[in-house]
Amino acid sequence: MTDNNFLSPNIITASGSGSATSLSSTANSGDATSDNDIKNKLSAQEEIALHSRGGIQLIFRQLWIMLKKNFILQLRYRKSTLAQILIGPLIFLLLLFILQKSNDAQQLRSNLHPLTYPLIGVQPCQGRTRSAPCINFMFTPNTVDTKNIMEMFAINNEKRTGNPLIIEDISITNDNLGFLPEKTLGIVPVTDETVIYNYTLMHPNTTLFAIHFDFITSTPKNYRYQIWFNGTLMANQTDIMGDQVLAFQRGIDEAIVSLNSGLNKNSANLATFNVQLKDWPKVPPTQLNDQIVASFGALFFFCAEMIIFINVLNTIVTEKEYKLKDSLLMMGLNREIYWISNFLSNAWIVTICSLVICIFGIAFRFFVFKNANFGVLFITFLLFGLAMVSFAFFVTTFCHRSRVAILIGIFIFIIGLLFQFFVFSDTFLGYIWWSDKISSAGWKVLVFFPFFNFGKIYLDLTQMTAGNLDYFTLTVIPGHGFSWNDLYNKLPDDLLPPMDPSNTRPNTPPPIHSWYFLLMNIGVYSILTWYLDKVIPDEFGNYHNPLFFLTPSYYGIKFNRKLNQQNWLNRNKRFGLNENNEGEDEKVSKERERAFDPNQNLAIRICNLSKIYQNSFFVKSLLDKVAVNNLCLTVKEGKCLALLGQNGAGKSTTMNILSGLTPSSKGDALLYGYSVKSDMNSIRKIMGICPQHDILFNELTAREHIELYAGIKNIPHSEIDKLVEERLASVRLTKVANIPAGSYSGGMKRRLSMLISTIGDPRIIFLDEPTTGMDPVNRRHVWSFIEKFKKGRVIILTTHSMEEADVLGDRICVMAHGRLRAIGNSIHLKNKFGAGYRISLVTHPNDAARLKNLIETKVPEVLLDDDSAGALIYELPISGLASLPPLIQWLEENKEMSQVDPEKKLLKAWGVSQKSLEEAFLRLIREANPNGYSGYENNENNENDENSGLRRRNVPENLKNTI
Ligand SMILES: Nc1ncnc2c1ncn2[C@@H]1O[C@H](COP(=O)(O)OP(=O)(O)OP(=O)(O)O)[C@@H](O)[C@H]1O
Repeated sequence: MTDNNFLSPNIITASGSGSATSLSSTANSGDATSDNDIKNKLSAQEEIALHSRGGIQLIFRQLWIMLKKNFILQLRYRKSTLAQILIGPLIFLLLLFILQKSNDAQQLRSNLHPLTYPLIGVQPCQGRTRSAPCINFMFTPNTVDTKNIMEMFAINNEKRTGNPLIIEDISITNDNLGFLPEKTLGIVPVTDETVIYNYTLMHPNTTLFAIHFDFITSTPKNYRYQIWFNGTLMANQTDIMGDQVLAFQRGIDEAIVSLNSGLNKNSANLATFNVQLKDWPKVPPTQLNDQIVASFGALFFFCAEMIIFINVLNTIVTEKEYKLKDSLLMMGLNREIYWISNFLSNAWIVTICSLVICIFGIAFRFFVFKNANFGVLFITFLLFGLAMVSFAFFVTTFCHRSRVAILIGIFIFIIGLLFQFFVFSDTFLGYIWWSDKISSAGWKVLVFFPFFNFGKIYLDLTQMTAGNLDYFTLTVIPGHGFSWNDLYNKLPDDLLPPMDPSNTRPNTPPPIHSWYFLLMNIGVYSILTWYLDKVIPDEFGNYHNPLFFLTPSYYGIKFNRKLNQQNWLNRNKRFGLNENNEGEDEKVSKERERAFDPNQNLAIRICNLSKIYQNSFFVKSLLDKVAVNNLCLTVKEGKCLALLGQNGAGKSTTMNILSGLTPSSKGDALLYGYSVKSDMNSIRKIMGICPQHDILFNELTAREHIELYAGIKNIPHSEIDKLVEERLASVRLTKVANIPAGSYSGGMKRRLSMLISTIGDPRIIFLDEPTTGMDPVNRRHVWSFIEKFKKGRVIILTTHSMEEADVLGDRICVMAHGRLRAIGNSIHLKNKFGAGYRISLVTHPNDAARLKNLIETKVPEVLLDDDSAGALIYELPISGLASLPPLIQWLEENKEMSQVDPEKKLLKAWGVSQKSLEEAFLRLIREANPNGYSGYENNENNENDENSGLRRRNVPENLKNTI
């Protein structure tokens, strides 16, 4: 088809090269649409076909195509996908590995057999916890001399501090190393130095000081003793660093001096002291459990899963923000399929991430990975990951902007970090799971957080898999390990950390409960997502009734499927009863009548449709915006209705209501017998939409877009290839079919959006400014496509291009301030609201004055608009219409001869055209805005200015061709 085929049939032209169009018939033709046998509902077969498009086959088709789309996007965003499945978990595992190794190295460097060093440090009497009982001092050997010294020490110490200390009756030997004090003990004799070593190794942080006298001679009195103290606790008590050791040593010396106070200072019996200090043995620990991996593993693995969590938040909310989700839903995607496909697409990421963690955990030889059953570990990470994905879905229902979603994600990340850090790290608050630190109500709340449940089972795993050390032989005894059966058993007491004997150990659930809770998290957050996604109003104000699931219609059960048209009409008529329609254009009134006439066969019937954007959700206010006001419109099948109007006139809002994007405030519309208020699901199956702003997946190609939407519309596989080729060729996108849409120019994106709206052979197509940003050649191709495509369908088009409305619109309606101002075909509008006709004449420049004289004498009503180089342009107002036929006859006959060249006729060329639709439009807008603002003159962004006719053209297009 050549570009000439795009010329509008409605533009009345007559030229010297052809015969003049009969003006009387065309000028009065008005709205040319006729009532033929158009149905206002789908036929019975179409109804059956429409509803059989649903069902299980469609569900699987949509699920498959959505999974394919998500997978392609994951492949295209390879960096982010790699970060989620490999780099993230690996980095955190590596970090753990490095930290663990440095911790091991540090432990190895510690004092297996502490060296002696000069006097420093202090340590108060304190057990493992502040309330746990401890032993103040141990001493050895248990002889009369040493007992005397300790007694004297106790007497002096009581005088100084008021704290009584007694020498206990019990004695600790290598045979009763398991002894643990039930109350704080004073001074305990032990058999020898190895008891001090072994006992303190077995029961760290239980004994404050120990003293070993290894050399007491009576003549001369020589005392050599060694003080053992707890360096770790001392280091935690910074302000008293060293004080108590010093005090202890002084107390011992004092006691010795007191006992020897009768001796002559100068005698050879003078006592001498040889004091040495020694730290408690600190390493190796009683349990070999990769301390760092055990304490901080939950935190690090939480971080790895958070990469997926934040990515899910970002992806879903970005799709929402850029209306991609709305676009998919409007094209008929089942909302549940949207969520299921996203869940499954993330499930494989979580699966691989969990496998990577488990495999590399084993490779790094972490105890918890080596000693636990692989399946248990894998399922734990998998369930945690899936629970976090569901949790992310839940969070997305509250966010409309991806920036907000990421901020919320970071906030949850920090909360989760603190949680893992403080709640599950024994370094800080200790093992709350095995203590009474959380009330049962607290537990019930905490189990709703996936990271809490994960932290609990991870701690179980680390406790069970920790290896033990035989500290006499320094060999590792493998831990208990973690098998499937261990999931069901509570942790044995000997694996639990010690606790205050005065408290009873709470009834901690077995590890399997964490799985149950994680499964519960997946279920609860998935259901909440499904529910909230429906009941929380979207950006356009759409939401379901909170009790939607109780209505039979939600389950597709309709007791009275057939809408009673008369009732429906009566109901909607009421909305317009109080309207003042004075001064309304007669055609607009007729249109209203037609909308309410039950005998009219109409494909689209819009009755008193109104939209008010409320400033406040609860109260009416002056700031409420009436975007569409009691609009009544009708469209017949096979016709294209063009909506014109200044910016903000309400065109897009009308489109949005009809396409189900936004709910109407009042009134309703029937599209092929389906109400936009109650049957949007059916409408979506027969509808296509090209929204005002391109809604495209930047990473998908044009071909993939068509395949995606064809899948959603359930077009048979066998037809897809043909459809893709045909449609791409029709909008001239074949060459870029395999290039991602993100790299397209504005016009190319527009063409693709337009094309998408036609997929699935919809009966109704909404085109919101479909050719914005297109070059003239492509625009004409698109027009040609629309023109051909509209057969047997209805097209509603909004545009700012008068030319486009003129070419495509079978009927054109002009809106202002949400109301219909004028309606009819282009000729009717031009006749009624336009400023008349334009007459263009071309002669030799020297004949111009004569021609001017002749014309102005023949038709005195004409007004000269332009006179340059022999080209005369006149305007003929409507009042002079009667003079037009004789004038055209004269022009046709063209008998006058040129004075410059008597061989040739006076007129070289001529043309008569109706003044443009633009002028009619401007007049209507001016009338609608008595204050002077048309909204059009000030429209700096009007991309269609070049076509709008605002610029005065010296010679009309049709005339140019003839010159
Ligand atoms: N979500 C909204 N909240 C509040 N007001 C809105 C909203 N959407 C649109 N409006 C207002 O409703 C009026 C009609 O807007 P609409 O987008 O329908 O105009 P339009 O005719 O399509 O304009 P344009 O030609 O610029 O696309 C405008 O005044 C607009 O500001």
